Amino acid sequence: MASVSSRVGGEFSPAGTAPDRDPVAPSLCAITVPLDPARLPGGLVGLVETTRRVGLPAVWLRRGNGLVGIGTAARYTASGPERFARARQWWRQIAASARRENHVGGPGTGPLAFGSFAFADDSGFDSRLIVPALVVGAAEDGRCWLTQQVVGDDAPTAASAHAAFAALASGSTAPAEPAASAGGRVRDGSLSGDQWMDAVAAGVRRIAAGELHKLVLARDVVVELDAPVEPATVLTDLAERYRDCWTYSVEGLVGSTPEMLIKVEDNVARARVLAGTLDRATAPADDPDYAQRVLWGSRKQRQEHEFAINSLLDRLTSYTDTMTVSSEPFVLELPNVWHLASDVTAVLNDAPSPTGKHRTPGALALAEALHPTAAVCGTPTATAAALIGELEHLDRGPYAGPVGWVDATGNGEWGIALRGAVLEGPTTARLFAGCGIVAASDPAAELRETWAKFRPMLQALGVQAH
Ligand SMILES: C=C(O[C@H]1C=CC=C(C(=O)O)[C@@H]1O)C(=O)O
Repeated sequence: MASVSSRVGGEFSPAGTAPDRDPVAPSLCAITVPLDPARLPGGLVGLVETTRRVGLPAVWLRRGNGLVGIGTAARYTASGPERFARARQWWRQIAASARRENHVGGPGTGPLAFGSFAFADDSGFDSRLIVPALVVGAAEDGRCWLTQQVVGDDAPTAASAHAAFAALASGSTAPAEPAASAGGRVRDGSLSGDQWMDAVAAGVRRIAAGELHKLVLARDVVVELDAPVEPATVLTDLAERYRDCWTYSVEGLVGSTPEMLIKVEDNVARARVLAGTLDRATAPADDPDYAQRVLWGSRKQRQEHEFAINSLLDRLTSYTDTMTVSSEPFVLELPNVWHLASDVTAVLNDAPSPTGKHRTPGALALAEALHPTAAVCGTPTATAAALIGELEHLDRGPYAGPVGWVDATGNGEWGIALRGAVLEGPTTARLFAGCGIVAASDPAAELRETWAKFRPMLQALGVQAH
């Protein structure tokens, strides 16, 4: 099976050759066939556990459904302000020229790429699209499928797709080793806790001075593990514990995000906007109204949320005439925190494409248009982005950027890469968390909030939570 890779800087080229021209997409053949759900006895989460024998899978899972990608048929990387446009161009070429046989149909079937994009235009992180050699999918309605993707002239067949799956799944009956809590230490990342609180205090002063309304400041911590990390175990832990979140994995970026930047299914787009947080660890056990009163009832938290939802609605509005959003946020309960949340649904308008045909914008185009919202950047966007660069002393890399998948019809899901880590080495993981800062923010409370947001990854890594 041919495999192709690309180089840094936005150029696609066969592995080992220098990029010197616009991206040229490889010719892809893809076959999608139904998969009997009985052949996935542990569901997709069980399959992820199986992949520990074959390396890090690409993962997008929620409530047991989603997509798992194994191996790499092709990949593309890009950096800088054009990273989204170049990746879209590459994928558009692949999608247009792919030879495909699709015996299932629907979102997530046919040619498919997973991806992860840098938060900032000047990040050193390479944004990427990964076309897995094998994709296993499961939908809410119980349908399961396999897609085999091959670069070159040897078109895959139903038999070769099933053989690839059988080879992968043959380890699934082996008893899973208990998820060892490796243990390890947490050390400061770019800033110490005190330095980060100083940055928050500086942000509050700039807000008070009228420079901006809201700013999201993030920090990183580094976990040094006592034994090599087992990504499959980390991912299954997250997928089982954070079932209402989207558990993701793309080439060493792993996590479980509660925030959906944009999901496109045919001509309907959906988003889940979050901002406003309350730690559950310190909540009184005998006070059922606590979250409603302390989070929903807080002027500061409601203001933080309002900036985030408005930033999304302002940008989404040019793609739709029909948008639905509840007038008030609701309280979303996760195992570690409560959030203020708003769900948005928009029927997408047709837009003229470069070929003159009208079609609705695809998931990746919308992710580009909406990123970054005020849930991860601030208001106004450009002022907040500049201040983040000045105060954070951190390359966010893929943290708070879009992570997800896109298919050849433009359907896809792009979450915001929160509550995650970059696995930097066998025993090293870098975790990121940020907080919305408004005029009434208190640096010490925001620092505590980052620990609540680190908790899912710390637990999954088997490290004592703060
Ligand atoms: C920036 C993060 O969370 C965002 C999403 C939900 C709530 C947030 C908050 O309350 O500050 C943040 O806007 C993060 O988890 O790193």
